[in-house]
Parts: sequence; C-alpha cells; structure tokens
Amino acid sequence: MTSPWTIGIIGGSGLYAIEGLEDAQWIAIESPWGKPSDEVLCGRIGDVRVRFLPRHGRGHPIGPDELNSRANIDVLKRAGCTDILAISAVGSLREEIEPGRFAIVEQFIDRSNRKPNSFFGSGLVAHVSMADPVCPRLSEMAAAAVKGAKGKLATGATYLAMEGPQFSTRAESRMYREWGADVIGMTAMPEAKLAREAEMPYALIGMVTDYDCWRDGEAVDVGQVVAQMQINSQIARDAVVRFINALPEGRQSSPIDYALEDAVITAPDQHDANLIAKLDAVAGRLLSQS
Ligand SMILES: CSC[C@H]1O[C@H](OP(=O)(O)O)[C@H](O)[C@@H]1O
Ligand SMILES: Nc1ncnc2[nH]cnc12
Repeated sequence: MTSPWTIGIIGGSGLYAIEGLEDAQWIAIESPWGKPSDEVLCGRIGDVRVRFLPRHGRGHPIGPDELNSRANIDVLKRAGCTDILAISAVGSLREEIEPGRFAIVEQFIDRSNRKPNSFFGSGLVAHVSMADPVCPRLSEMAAAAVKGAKGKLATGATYLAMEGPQFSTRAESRMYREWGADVIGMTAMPEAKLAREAEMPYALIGMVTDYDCWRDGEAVDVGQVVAQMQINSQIARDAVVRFINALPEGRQSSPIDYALEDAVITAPDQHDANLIAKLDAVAGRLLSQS
C-alpha cells in the first residue's frame, strides 16, 4: 500500500544528502519562481515517498542571503510533498542549549529583510496566519525521532532569523536574547512562511553548533560550526530516517493543509492572470475550485 505521506526534507549546512533512500534519483524540477537550490533527490523509505533538497545546494555554493526560498518550496510542492521537515545549523542564545543539542523550533522572530517572503502580491493578495508557524504534529514526531537517535533535545525553541551572511554583532546577539529568542540562524525565514502559503505543514530541527557571540570573549566562526556539524550530522541523519519510519499509516488532514482557505482578499475581477499561472502548484488546490 502506498503511504499518504510525501515528506520533503530540507537539509541545511552539513546535510547535503540522506541515507537509506530506495530508488533514489536526483531530478531537476523547474519552477516559475526561478532556480531552486539544486535538483531534488526523490526516493522512498519503506512506502513513504521522500523528496530531499539541500538548501544550499550540493557542495554549499549558495549563501543564506542568496537562497531562492520561493523556488525551493515551489519545487517541493510540485514534487508532491504533503509535509516538510527542515534541518538547520543554529547558534545558541541560551547557556542551557549547548552545542550538540537539537532544538525543536516552535516560534520565530523574523529579521530577514532582503528575500521575497511571499508567493502572493499585486493581482492576488493573500494573508495567511503565522501565529503558530510550525506544525505541532510534525514537531512532536521530530522530537521523538531525535530522542530515538540519542540526540539531546531542547523543545519549544524560538528561532531568530537574521539575514546574514555575516554573523551577528555582540550587541545584536545580546538584544536577541532579551527579545526571548533561543537559537539563531539565517535560513528558516522566509522558508517557513512560504511553506505555510503553500499549505505544507513544516517543522524545524535546529542542530546547535555554537554559542553565537553573546558570551564574554567568545565569537562564532565557520570552523567551529563545521566541526560541531560533523558531530551532529550523524544523529540528524538517523533522526530523519526514524522520523519517516515512525509516520502513522494514515494522515489525518491538518488545518495547515487549508491555510489559504480564507486568506485571499483580492476581488476576482482584479486577479492577475500571470500571477495565477505561477501559483499553479502552490495554490493549485484553491485555484482549481474557482
Ligand atoms: C555555516 S554557518 C552559517 C549557515 O548555517 C546555517 O544554514 P542552514 O540553516 O541552512 O543550516 C545558517 O543559517 C547559515 O546559513
Ligand atoms: N551563530 C549563528 N548565527 C547565525 N547562523 C548560524 N548558523 C549556525 N550558527 C549560527
């Protein structure tokens, strides 16, 4: 029997492929939103279809400030994904969330500001809710998978999304702590917003690699991140496989599957046909009804 789940995995820094995929094939998927980060590795684990996209491309040629998150989310939707599990390297803003721990993200503070953050706009304006930005069902399963892989967990984390590619100043890092952020990264926004617009439940596992620069005299550098990532990534790979193997046979529908339901505000006679054509995958469910 085929599973109702098609899981999109977005691999962050240090995670450029996944293990254990059967019938695996890298497939180029075109998007009207431009070039995605890479081809999509399509395969299955058991009877679950898996679609893996390395966020920065294989070999990490694409920086966080250059990501085309619209194309990345669009191709995962085109590849049939029902749900997305994203993995990111993150800095810690809390003493107790030490490098090596895995943070299950529950909230975001979005300070990204240079990347397009919506599929919608002039000719089809839509406002989806981001009050609860991640899918609780996926996050719970992600936490169980990390635990099963013997990873140390921090649940309920707030992720500060900065633009990058430079790391933060000490003043920024201290300010983000005061704002209540727990971990920091450069990529999960606008990715999570776009996944919501595309009606795909999204969860994020942050692999903690460093303490950023808020602690006296310390400052993060790439060497530190890469060294810690090498230690973390085997647990992350194991957790991904466990997550997929533990999916229930059935998939109850989620409210996120219908996020666009009451989100569009533009009157039908003002709709832009070009934009609507580009939204064939992202909003296909809604547009096919109208
Ligand atoms: C190599 S450290 C900075 C880099 O790592 C994170 O990327 P990702 O979320 O894709 O794992 C961070 O956001 C930066 O892009
Ligand atoms: N300290 C940090 N700041 C931003 N992104 C990161 N990714 C990993 N560590 C980070």
